Amino acid sequence: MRTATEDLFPSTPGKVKIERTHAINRQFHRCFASTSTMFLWALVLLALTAFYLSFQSFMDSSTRYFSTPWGGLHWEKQVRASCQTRRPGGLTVLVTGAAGFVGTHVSLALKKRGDGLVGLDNFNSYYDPSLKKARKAILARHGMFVIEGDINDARLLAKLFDIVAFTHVMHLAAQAGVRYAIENPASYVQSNVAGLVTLLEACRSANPQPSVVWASSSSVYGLNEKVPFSELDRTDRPASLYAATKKAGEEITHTYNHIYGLSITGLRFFTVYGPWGRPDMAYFSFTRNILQGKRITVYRGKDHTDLARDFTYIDDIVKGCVASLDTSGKSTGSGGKKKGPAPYRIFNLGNTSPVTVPDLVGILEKHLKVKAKRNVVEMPGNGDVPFTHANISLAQKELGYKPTTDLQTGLKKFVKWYQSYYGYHRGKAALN
Ligand SMILES: O=C(O)[C@H]1O[C@H](OP(=O)(O)OP(=O)(O)OC[C@H]2O[C@@H](n3ccc(=O)[nH]c3=O)[C@H](O)[C@@H]2O)[C@H](O)[C@@H](O)[C@H]1O
Repeated sequence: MRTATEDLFPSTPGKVKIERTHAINRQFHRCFASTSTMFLWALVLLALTAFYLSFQSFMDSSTRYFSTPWGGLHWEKQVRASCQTRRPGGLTVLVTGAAGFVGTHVSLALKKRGDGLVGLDNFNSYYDPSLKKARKAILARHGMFVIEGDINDARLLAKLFDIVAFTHVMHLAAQAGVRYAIENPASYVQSNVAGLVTLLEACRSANPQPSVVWASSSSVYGLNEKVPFSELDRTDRPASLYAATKKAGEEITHTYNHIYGLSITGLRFFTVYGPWGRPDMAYFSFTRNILQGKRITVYRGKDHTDLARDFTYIDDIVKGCVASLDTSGKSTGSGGKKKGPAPYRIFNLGNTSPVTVPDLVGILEKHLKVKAKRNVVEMPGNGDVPFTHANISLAQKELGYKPTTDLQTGLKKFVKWYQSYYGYHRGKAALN
């Protein structure tokens, strides 16, 4: 029988040592076993987390890949079919901003005469995208495919130039609107500067290089007071960020012409209006408000002078665009290298007869047979210029450009379209 003391202090110290060692070992093993189990669990957890994360990233990238709205054999077939020319010597044109106002009209004119073209448009929500979708549907009926994509997507542009040998690029995609630049300056830089450079990069690398015709703006004349505005006048005093980005575009395109031999034609459009137009523009929003019995705001100058614009009808602009494509001359570069000088041109495309904003409202009242409720307020300092007036002699000489539609006639056609499109009376929209 062992005494309590023996239990506490055993007589055989060695045995005690052994037993203690065993006990420690057991504890150690238990402890080790539980630590290694924990370690194993931790490893399993780590592995699971790593697997989960990589699975997630795989799913993300594959979703991105598979959800790309362009690409694939069917898509390429559509692009190629849309670019088929239907006349000898027909042009093959990439039209950016094809679902836009000017883009749609120019595309239809080209398609109707047998050129091959494909459109690109990001269908952004600057104004009602359903109007853009409706324009796209009309183009589709005429056999033109409009890709939903952005000019900032270099991969998409490279792909397009890879599968089609474009002879021309009609670049009309842009962030438009003078006053909206106060609200969203970044969108102007994104589209009119970054997007333009991305597009020009694709053009200069293409083989063959296309000729580029693109939309600049009358707004580049800014604070110029010499009338009518000539291409030789100063354009270094823009009054809005919109104007500044268009002016930047003129300089940027010059660089690409100089370094890479790209043929460039910049068109300074003067307040283009007409059927299927832009809802953000005065003639369009005035029409909407007048018909809805809402007040319209008419701006006037600080000294109570009326503002005036050289409003230019869309059909005249289309003729100027098509003539610019036809006379553009070739780009000279290949393999991204310039082989010789290429044309660099800038033209005013205006109407040469400015009309005041109050007179514009008067014409709309007459065609709509509704009196407008006017608020006349001083022009806010948000980028507007008091007047525009185009000298078109250069375009006349080089392009045979000769506008034929006055504001009375053009607005009559616009009002007819507007009432038909928005269901004010029965009838078919003019462009169909
Ligand atoms: O040629 C261009 O380069 C530009 O033309 C167009 O700009 P703008 O000439 O400013 O046209 P637009 O907005 O129709 O205003 C017309 C007049 O109505 C006045 N205006 C305007 C709105 C209003 O509520 N009240 C008003 O009096 C206003 O003060 C102005 O006097 C394009 O939008 C632009 O993208 C660009 O292409």
